Amino acid sequence: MNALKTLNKYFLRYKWRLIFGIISIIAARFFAVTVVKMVGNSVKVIEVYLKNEMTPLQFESELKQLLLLLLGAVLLSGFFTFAMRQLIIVVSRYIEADLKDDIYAQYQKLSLGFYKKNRTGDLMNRISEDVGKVRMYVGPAIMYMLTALVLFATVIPYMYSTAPSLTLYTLVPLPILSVAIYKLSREIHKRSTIVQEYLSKLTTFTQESFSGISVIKAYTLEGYTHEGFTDLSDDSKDKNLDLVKVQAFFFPLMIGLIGASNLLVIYIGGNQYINGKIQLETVIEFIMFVNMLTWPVATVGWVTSIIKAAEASQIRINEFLKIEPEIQNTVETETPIEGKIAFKNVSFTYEDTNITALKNISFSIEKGKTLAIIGRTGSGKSTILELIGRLYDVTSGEIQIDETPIQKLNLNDLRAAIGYVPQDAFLFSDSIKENIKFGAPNATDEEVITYAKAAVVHENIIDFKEGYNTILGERGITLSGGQKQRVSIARALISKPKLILLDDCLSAVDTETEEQILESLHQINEDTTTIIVSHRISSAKNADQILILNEGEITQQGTHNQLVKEEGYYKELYLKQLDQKEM
Ligand SMILES: Nc1ncnc2c1ncn2[C@@H]1O[C@H](COP(=O)(O)OP(=O)(O)OP(=O)(O)O)[C@@H](O)[C@H]1O
Repeated sequence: MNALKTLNKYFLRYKWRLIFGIISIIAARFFAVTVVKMVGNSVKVIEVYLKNEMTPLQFESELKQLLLLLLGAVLLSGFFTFAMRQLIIVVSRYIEADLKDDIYAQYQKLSLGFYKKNRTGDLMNRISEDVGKVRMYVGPAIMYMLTALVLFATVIPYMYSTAPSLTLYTLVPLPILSVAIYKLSREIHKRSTIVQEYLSKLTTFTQESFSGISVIKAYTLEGYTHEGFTDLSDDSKDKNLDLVKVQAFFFPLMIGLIGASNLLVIYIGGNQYINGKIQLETVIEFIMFVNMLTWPVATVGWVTSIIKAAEASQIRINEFLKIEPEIQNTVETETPIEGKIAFKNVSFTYEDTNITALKNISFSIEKGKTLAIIGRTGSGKSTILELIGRLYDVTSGEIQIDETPIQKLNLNDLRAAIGYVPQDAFLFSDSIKENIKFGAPNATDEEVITYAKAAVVHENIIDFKEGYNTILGERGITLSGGQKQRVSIARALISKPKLILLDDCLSAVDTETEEQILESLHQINEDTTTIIVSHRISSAKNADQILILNEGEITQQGTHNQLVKEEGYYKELYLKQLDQKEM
């Protein structure tokens, strides 16, 4: 139960609704018990009348009065039951939304390393399934638990005071019901978790098939993937059948045990009535009470299993909320950024794979200058860019911007000063305009056009029927690879960054367009420091400085003119790409 204590702050937030909810529970049960008493009193009046101890007129007026009271009690019990659900279940929905909000905020704070270590499915579960289970505790479990408590506290003493021995006999099957329902609910919960797992496997499988449909078709893998789907779906069906088998016991068990209690009341209560120990109305009231108590008794078992499941989920949520982001902003004051970058003996090892991507790297680049980084795949080029934006922190050495270590810069200022275009351009399912404005939400339409022109994608955009309002599908599937890259560049430029980091993002555009983009980059802001990661000499040749990386180390550096004269990777690449151009 300890883990669930963290929910107290949410309960406090909605304390008034909860207090009125609890009052409604008490009132609803009070009137429900009154209904039973009114029925008992009516039976008593009929008995008296049948014994000729009352005139027909008296009988009629007494009965009318009782029926009116009965009707009033039924209506009030109904009203308060409605109010109880409206208050407590509604609060549980509010708390569910608050929890989701807090979890999402934590997701946003966590560093990239966290996302590499955890599977997306698990991350989604935190916010959907785990929160869902906690809500079951916050809403239904608490509501049913309180209902049961109020009923037990009012009904059982009353029953005991009217017929003690009959009370004991009739209540005997109820704890058995409670334990049986608890065991059954636990089994249902276990099996539904498995069903849920299969459901997510099926969803992931189908999602991947849809995303990779072009590969599936190109390799004629339709039959193969269909078989995979059928196997998964058969397993899922079997797990569902396992679940249905135990679920099917739920109601028969309840009806069986209610039946047993009723039989006991009728048999023992009947005998006691015949022997003159109790009144007829007591037997009638007991039958009604037993039926009234059955569901709350069953819920004790059900609620216990809900609380256990909620606790397990809340433990996971608490552990997650406690995680401190690896990358922290330690500077609250503003730290404007000019754009000089220096790496001093920087080494970096990825924690999850233990791959040392950078080994003792040192270089520096003045404000407004362009640095190109060239190297074989996996040589650590993208890692350099990620370290500048503090997506990761260096393992050893130091990165300085304007002569200040980047850890001593305000993280938000640092990231706001960077226009980062990743290798794999990600576009949201929104219009092209909104995707560009993502870099500067307050930008005007004119600015959007200006930067789209700078990224040499304007002409393509206006060719679409809806122009800038064209909606992009999931991952921007309506755009070609090169168009996506250029929209992504426009998005980086519109934020007017001090540092532009281009991670091999011109690979899908032809060399002529590439040249235009590089030219406009230069024109747009002469003060902007630019780092271009590329596999192409054409992207690098005009840079003020070029680094050649190999297995995390700088093997050569200089300008294009210097490097083409030196034996090494750059010259090889240059000659190869020159040959290709001439062919
Ligand atoms: N998030 C990560 N977690 C673990 N290892 C990683 C991660 N990203 C990159 N690596 C590893 O670090 C090394 C350098 O990767 P990096 O992406 O910096 O190379 P790159 O030069 O940009 O390659 P490419 O030209 O193919 O993009 C590679 O061996 C890669 O497998």
